[in-house]
Amino acid sequence: MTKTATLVPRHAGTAGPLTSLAGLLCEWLPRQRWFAGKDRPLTELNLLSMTELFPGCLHVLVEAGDCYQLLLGTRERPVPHLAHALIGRAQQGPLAGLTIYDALHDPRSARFLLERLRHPGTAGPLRFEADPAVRVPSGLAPRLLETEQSNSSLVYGDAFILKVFRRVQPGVNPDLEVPGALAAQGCGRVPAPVAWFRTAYPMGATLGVLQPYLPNARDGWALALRALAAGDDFTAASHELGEAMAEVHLALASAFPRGRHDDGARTAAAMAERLTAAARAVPALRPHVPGLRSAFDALGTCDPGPAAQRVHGDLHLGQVLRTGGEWFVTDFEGEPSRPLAERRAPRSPVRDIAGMLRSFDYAARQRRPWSPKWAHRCREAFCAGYAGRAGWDPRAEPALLRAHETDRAVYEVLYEARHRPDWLPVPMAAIERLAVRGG
Ligand SMILES: Nc1ncnc2c1ncn2[C@@H]1O[C@H](COP(=O)(O)OP(=O)(O)O)[C@@H](O)[C@H]1O
Ligand SMILES: O=P(O)(O)O[C@H]1O[C@H](CO)[C@@H](O[C@H]2O[C@H](CO)[C@@H](O)[C@H](O)[C@H]2O)[C@H](O)[C@H]1O
Repeated sequence: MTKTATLVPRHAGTAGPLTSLAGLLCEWLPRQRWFAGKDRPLTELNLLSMTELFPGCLHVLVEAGDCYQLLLGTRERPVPHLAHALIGRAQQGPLAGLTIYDALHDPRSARFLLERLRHPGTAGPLRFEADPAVRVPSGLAPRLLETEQSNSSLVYGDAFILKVFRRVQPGVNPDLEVPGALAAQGCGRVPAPVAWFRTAYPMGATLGVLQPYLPNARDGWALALRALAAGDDFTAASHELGEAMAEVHLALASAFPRGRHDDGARTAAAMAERLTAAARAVPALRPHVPGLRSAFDALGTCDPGPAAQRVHGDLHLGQVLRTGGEWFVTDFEGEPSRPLAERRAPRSPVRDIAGMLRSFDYAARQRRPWSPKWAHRCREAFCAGYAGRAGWDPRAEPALLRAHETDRAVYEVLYEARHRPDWLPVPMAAIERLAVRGG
C-alpha cells in the first residue's frame, strides 16, 4: 500500500510568509482543541519528520512547544466536502500548489489508515503492528468523533475505534501499555488493543491504538447529566462504578510492579509544587494557596492508605462507558500535560478515586440550582462500592482523600484556564471550599 516513505531531515520551518506549510500550520494548530500551547501566538515550528503514508496523505511530526502528530491530506484542487478540515493552500516549499487538509476528516484517508493497521509492516520510521489473534475486517466505514478530545479518534463501522495521539512523547503510551497488560490479566473492564502504530524517529513513541468499539455505550458524564436533569437517582450506577474501579485497580496492581506506601511528606511537597506552578499561571488561585497547602500538609500525619501502584491517572466521568449494564474504563493516558515518566510511575490509587469524586461535583454543578446533595450521595455510593471490592474504604482517611481532591482541583483549575476558561468557576468553587476546610 505504502509506495514511498520519505523522511525529511530535521528542518527549521519558520513561519515566515503564511503560505509555506509551516506558516499554514502556525495559523491552524492553535485553533485545534488538542493543541496545548494556546497561551501565546505560534510563530515558529520545526518539521521533525514527514512520511508519505499513501498517495495524497503525509504523516508529519512537528515540534511546536511539544511534538504533535498530524496527518495531512494533499489535493491538487480544493475539495468542497472537506472545507471544514482545510488547513490551507501552500504556495512555497515542497507542497507548493497543493491544498492541505487534516486527513483524519477525509474518509478516503481514514480507510487507507485502517488498511495500514490491518497489514503490519513499516513505512519509513513508522511501524504498524497488530494482535494476530484478532481479525479486523476491511472496508469498515470511518467516522471522526467530534467530541471534545485531547486526541483524535476514528470509529470504524461501530466495531473499532482508533485513537490517534496528537501530543507525542518519547516512550510507550500508557493507553497502549495499560489496556494490553490488563487484557493479559483477564480484566474485562478495559477494551484491549488490537492494532497500533509507532515511530522510531525522531524518538521511539506510540502514535495510535485501535481497540474494539463498545456499541451503544454512553459515557458516565452523559448519564450523570441525564439523571440530574430527570431528577433520577444515580447512586446504584455510582456504586457499580466504584466496584468496577476497584476491579481495575486490583488488576493494575497485579499487572505492574507496585511502589511503596506513599511517603506523605514527599507527596505533600509534590502537590505543593504543582500548586505553586498553577498559582503562577492562574492568579485567582493565589489567595487560597495557604489554605490549600494545609490540606497537603495533613499528609505528613495521616494514614498513607493503599500502596502506590499503576493508576488511571486522569479518571473522571467522561472516561467511563456503560453498556449492557456494565461499566468500562477508557483512556489510560493520564493527565496529558504531565511528562510520560511521571504518568507511568506508581501512584496512590486515591488519586483516581479523588478524580471521580471531583467529577460528581462537576456534574452536580451543571444543574441550577446546583445540587451538593446529589454529589454527596454519589460519592458515598462510589466509595461504598469501591470498599466492597477493594477491601479498603476511601472514606477511612478523610485527610488523605481531601489532599488528593485538592491536588486534582488544582489540576482542573489549570486545565480549565488553558482550555475552557468559561468552566473555571467549577473547580474554583471546590478550591474555595477545600481551602477553608483545609485551613
Ligand atoms: N472502546 C470504546 N468504545 C466506545 N467509545 C469509546 C471507546 N474508547 C473511547 N471511546 C469514546 O471516544 C471518545 C474519546 O476517547 P478518549 O479516550 O477519552 O480520548 P481523549 O484521550 O482524546 O480525550 C470518548 O467520548 C470516549 O467515550
Ligand atoms: O481530554 P481528557 O478526557 O483526557 O481529560 C481532560 O479533559 C476533561 C474535560 O473534557 C477534564 O475533565 C474535567 O471536566 C469534566 C467535565 O467536562 C469533569 O467530569 C472532570 O471531573 C473534570 O476534571 C480533564 O480534567 C482533562 O484532563
